[in-house]
Amino acid sequence: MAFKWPAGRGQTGRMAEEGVPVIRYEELPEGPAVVLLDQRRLPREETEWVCTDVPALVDAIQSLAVRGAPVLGIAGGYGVALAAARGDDVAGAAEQLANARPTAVNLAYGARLVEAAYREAERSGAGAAAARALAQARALHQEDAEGSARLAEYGSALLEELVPGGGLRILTHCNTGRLVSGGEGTALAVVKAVHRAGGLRRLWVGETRPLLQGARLTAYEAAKAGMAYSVLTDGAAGSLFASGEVDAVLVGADRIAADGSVANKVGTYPLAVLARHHRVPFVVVAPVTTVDPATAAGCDIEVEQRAAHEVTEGPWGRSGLSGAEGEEGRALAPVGAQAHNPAFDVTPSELVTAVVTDQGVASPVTAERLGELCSASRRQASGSADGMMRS
Ligand SMILES: CSC[C@H](O)[C@@H](O)C(=O)COP(=O)(O)O
Repeated sequence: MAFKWPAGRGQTGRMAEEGVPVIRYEELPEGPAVVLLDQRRLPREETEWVCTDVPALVDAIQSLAVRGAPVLGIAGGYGVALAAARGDDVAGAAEQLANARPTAVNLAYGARLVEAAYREAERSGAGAAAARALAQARALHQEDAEGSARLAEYGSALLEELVPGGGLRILTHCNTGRLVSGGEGTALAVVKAVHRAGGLRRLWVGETRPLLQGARLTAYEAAKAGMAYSVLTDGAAGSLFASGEVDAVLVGADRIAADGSVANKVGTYPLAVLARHHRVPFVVVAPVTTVDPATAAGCDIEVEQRAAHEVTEGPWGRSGLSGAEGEEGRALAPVGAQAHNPAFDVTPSELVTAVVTDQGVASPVTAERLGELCSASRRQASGSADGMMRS
């Protein structure tokens, strides 16, 4: 079951100061729940969507109430913890969550990580296993926040090297800020760090057709952060590069294959081609958990195909991104028009200047360097798992 309530209900004082949390796990009087800041309604309305079981959370993931690779991992983890707390079939829940959307590797990563924690503790009883699952999900949430801070640090230092002198005009695509993260985000966390240091002249925000994650969500975050920003139609990027008004492109990633190919929101690949043509750095910022050593090459990445009506009716159509109850879809194309609606595209590593991860930077982007960063992360994870076992 899922229901809507006003943002911030039941928040502690600390949470209230930091703004509405993007995702939280709550023990409500009615039982456990995963509570989401409903991204379908932003920026018109800040409300929360309360999911009290896994089918409701899967629906929230598929309809983009919660979206963006790192926070999908956190949602997958909390979803498994929710199933465990309810006494539901944990393996079935992990399977449903892991497969709710195919491209962002973090979703399956988070669900499987928490499922494994549950399994390890199962011999101590269902209650202890559920508690262990929740502790693992909370640890993943916290680690993502810490990783986000490192992304901001490494990314802003890299930009100083690539484009010295400040006064940057940065182009970004989709949304990669606090809405996708336990912390300040991925690429947008870097932009925020540059802005705080006084180095941002303008953030160019690609609107991101068809669901407008740029125009709705990145603009919402940029406005809250007090940045100078402009939203542009995706098709306007070419002339912006041609007039010399872009100093760097910063984007996130949904999955990075072992060969360094980057799957990200559809429209990213054309920006990489433009950046190469105009000799502008093209930088991908993502936690190392987005690098998937099990996916060898870009052609092996499954790209999610979404419903035609998102294109033919626009974001306020049947896709559910409605700011008002009962708002009808508005047809943009003739009734019956077919649509091609891949949610992501894949950029080959040779077009990527650098991949910034929370474990360090890959530049040039090679399979060897990405492998090193993944190993560093595995060493860190086994250290913190030992800590969790001891505590
Ligand atoms: C940092 S989240 C991953 C991406 O960078 C983001 O741009 C993206 O493609 C998200 O896609 P979405 O379909 O909104 O979940």
